Amino acid sequence: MPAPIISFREAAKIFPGRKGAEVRAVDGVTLDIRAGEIFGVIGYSGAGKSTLVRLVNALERTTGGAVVVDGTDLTGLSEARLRPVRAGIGMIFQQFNLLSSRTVAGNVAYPLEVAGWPRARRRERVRELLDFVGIADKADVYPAKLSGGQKQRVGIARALATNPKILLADEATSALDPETTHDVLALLQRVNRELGITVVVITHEMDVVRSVCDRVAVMEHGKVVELGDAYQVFSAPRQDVTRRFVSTALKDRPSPAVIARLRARHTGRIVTVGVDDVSGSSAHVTHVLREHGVDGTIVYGGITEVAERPYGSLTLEIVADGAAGDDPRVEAAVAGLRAVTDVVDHGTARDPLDDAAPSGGPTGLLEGNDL
Ligand SMILES: Nc1ncnc2c1ncn2[C@@H]1O[C@H](COP(=O)(O)OP(=O)(O)OP(=O)(O)O)[C@@H](O)[C@H]1O
Repeated sequence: MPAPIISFREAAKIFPGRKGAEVRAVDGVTLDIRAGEIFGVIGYSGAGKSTLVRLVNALERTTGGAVVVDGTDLTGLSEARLRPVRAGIGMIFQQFNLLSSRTVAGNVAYPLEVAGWPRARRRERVRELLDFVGIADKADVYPAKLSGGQKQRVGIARALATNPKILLADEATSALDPETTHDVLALLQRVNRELGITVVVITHEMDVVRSVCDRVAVMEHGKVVELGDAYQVFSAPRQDVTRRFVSTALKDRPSPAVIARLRARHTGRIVTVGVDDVSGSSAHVTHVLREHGVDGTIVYGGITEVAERPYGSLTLEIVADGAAGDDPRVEAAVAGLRAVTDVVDHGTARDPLDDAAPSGGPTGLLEGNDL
C-alpha cells in the first residue's frame, strides 16, 4: 500500500464562536491520504471540508492533534519552516482567485516570480503549463475575457507552476456547468495520472466523487463519518448522510411514485436488479431469464460508472409467454436472479410488493431516490 502523503492524527480546529460558544469545524479527524490517489472529501455546507483541507497547507493551524504532510509534522512550525511545505502544495478554488490585472501568462508566472525563477525559465515553464491545460492561445488575454472553464484551467496551471506533489481542489467545479465540470475533472485526472500528483477534491457533489475519486471521506459536523473506496461507498453506503449523497448521483432506482406508475403501465412482474462488475452483470441477468424461459423488458434504470467501474440497476418487467398473471417460471426466474445479484421485487399491479429491503447479492441495495 502506498505511503500516506497526508496524515491527519486526531486533528482538530476549533474556532471561537459568538457569545463564548465554540465551533468545532474539524473535530478529531484521523485519516491517511495516499500518495498518488485522487481523494474526495464530501459533505454538506458547514461540515468542515474546507477547514480540513486548509489544515494541509496551514492556511489554518490545528488547535489539537497533528497534520503530517510528506513526512513533516506541521504542528507548531514557524512560517519560515512552513514555506518549503507549502511550495509542495498547489491549490485551486471555486472562484478561481485570478489576478484581474494580469494576463493569463502573468497569472501563471506569478508563483514563479515569487519563487525567484529567472525570466527565460519562467517563459518556458508558462508555455509548457498553458499547453498542458489546453489554453496556450489565451496567454495574452485577461481573465475577464475567459469562460469559467478557461479560468479554472489558468488556476490549475498556476497551481502546478512550481511542481507541487499535492493539489488541493476546493469546490473547483462548483461554479461550472456540467459539461465544463466534466472537462475540468478530466484535466484533474490527467494531473494525477500524467504528473503523479496527489489530488484532494473537496466537493458537495457526489457526481464529482463518482467520476474521478479513488477514495472518499464523508464529513458531517467536523468528523469523518464514512471512509472507503469510492466504489465500495457507492455500492454499500453505511451512513444516512452517505446514502443521501449517493442517491443524488445515481438516478437508476425508481422511487415509490415511479414504481406505482410502472405497475400501472405494465402488467408483468416488476423487478429491480443491481448491476455491477462483480456479481450482477447484465449478461448474468439475461442468462437467468433465458434459462427460465421468461422475457424481461427494461422499463427503468441505468448503468453508469463509479470509479471507472460499471454500476447501476435495471428495472425489468418479467413475463412468461407474453402473458400477465402468476406463472411459476416468473417466480423461479426471480429466485434465479436473487442468486446472481441483489433484487428488489416490486410485484405486479394486482399483487404489489413493497420489497424495500435489500436481498440476494453481495452488495447492499441502494434505497430509492425518493428524496
Ligand atoms: N474563520 C472562521 N471563524 C469562525 N468559524 C469558522 C471559520 N471558518 C469556518 N468556520 C466555521 O466552521 C464550520 C466548518 O466550515 P467549513 O467552511 O470548513 O465547512 P465546509 O464543509 O467547507 O462548508 P462550505 O462548503 O460551506 O465552505 C462552519 O460552521 C463555519 O461557519
